Amino acid sequence: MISRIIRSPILSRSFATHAGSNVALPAVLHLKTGQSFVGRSFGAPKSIFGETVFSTSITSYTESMTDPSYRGQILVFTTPLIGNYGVPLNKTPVDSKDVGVVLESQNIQCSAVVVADVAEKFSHHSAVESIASWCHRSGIPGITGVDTRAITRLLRDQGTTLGRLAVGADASASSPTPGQYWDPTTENLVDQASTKTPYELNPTGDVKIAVLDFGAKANIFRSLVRRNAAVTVLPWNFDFNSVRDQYDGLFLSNGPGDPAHCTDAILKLRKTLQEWDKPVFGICMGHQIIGMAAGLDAYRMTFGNRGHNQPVLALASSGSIRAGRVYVTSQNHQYALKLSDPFPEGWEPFFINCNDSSVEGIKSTTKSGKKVWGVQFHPESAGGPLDTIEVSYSSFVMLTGNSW
Ligand SMILES: NC(=O)CC[C@H](N)C(=O)O
Repeated sequence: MISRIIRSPILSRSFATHAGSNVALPAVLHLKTGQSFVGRSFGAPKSIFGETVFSTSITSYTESMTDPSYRGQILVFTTPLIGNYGVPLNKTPVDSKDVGVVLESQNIQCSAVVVADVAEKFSHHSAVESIASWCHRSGIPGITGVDTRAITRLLRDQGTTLGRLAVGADASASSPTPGQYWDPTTENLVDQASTKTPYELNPTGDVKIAVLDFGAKANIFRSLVRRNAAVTVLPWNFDFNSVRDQYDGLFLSNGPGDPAHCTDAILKLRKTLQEWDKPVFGICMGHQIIGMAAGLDAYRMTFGNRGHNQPVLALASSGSIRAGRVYVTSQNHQYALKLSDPFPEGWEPFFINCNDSSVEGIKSTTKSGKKVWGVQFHPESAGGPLDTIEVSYSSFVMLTGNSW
């Protein structure tokens, strides 16, 4: 395959991007479709394969990078300047009411980051280190000095594309052959991201919620604990039906990769939905699992929706959510539920994306007497706008029965 080498004018600037080093190593981002972008390395001096995706978020690089749904992905930020507010200490003091981290999980979850201009200096009252030093000690490579607009236009036109970030000596080697690219979606990434053993948060809370952990973001736990839920976190394929009598509600979390790997959870949830009448709520992967258990199919979108400015239209009113209102939402997904006509009996579409008409939410119809909701977006944000606070409020109140 003939590869196109693309150089950015930003490359002419030179500064130290490796912790403890004054020399920025060369780096090249190769796409399986044949294009190569030449830049400089920061973070860990190592080469990796992954699925190249872009996010349009302007802030919250720390939250995005620790979101387990980015596992296996090379994350391209469309915002040019990344790193200017540094990275906070990612620990909260341990007591039963906190979830242990300030960010969305303990470690960086994406495989690599791609930025136009990584910030050499950072400034924020809670920052303890630079993005370059964080990536370096976390073993995550980054590339800077590349034209992220050009990369994003390619990803938008040709769709999410497999990639390789080649660093140091690897940067001068020729681009990989198509067969050499690793496709993370062939693996069950949920099984890698999920907890292996059950654990509890806020055990003295007044409403008992079980969480099936597909790779949950910490802000979901915070949202539940803040409403004084006693949260039991279970592995993604845990047999919830054997313990369901102990709980007041079930939550299904976000998670990485293709929902088709989660058939085990889908079949178990189908039984739960048939036999149990307590509230069930799911976000992102959790929403896809609920939809598939209800009989909908999921498909792979061309380039997915990642960013904090995705407009969704409410099609039904429920709680404080009003049909006809548009909410600006935080999103990170590649798959979506197919809009079928008719919708499976007992279900209705809840939200729809204003840009691409993809299904953004489903709910059980009140006729069935059950309260089951799934939303494709992240109402709990982190990162993202608080515009969805109303949706977040109604969704978590639906599940827990508790307000703030
Ligand atoms: N954030 C998520 O839960 C994403 C769900 C799924 N991995 C997708 O890409 O569509």
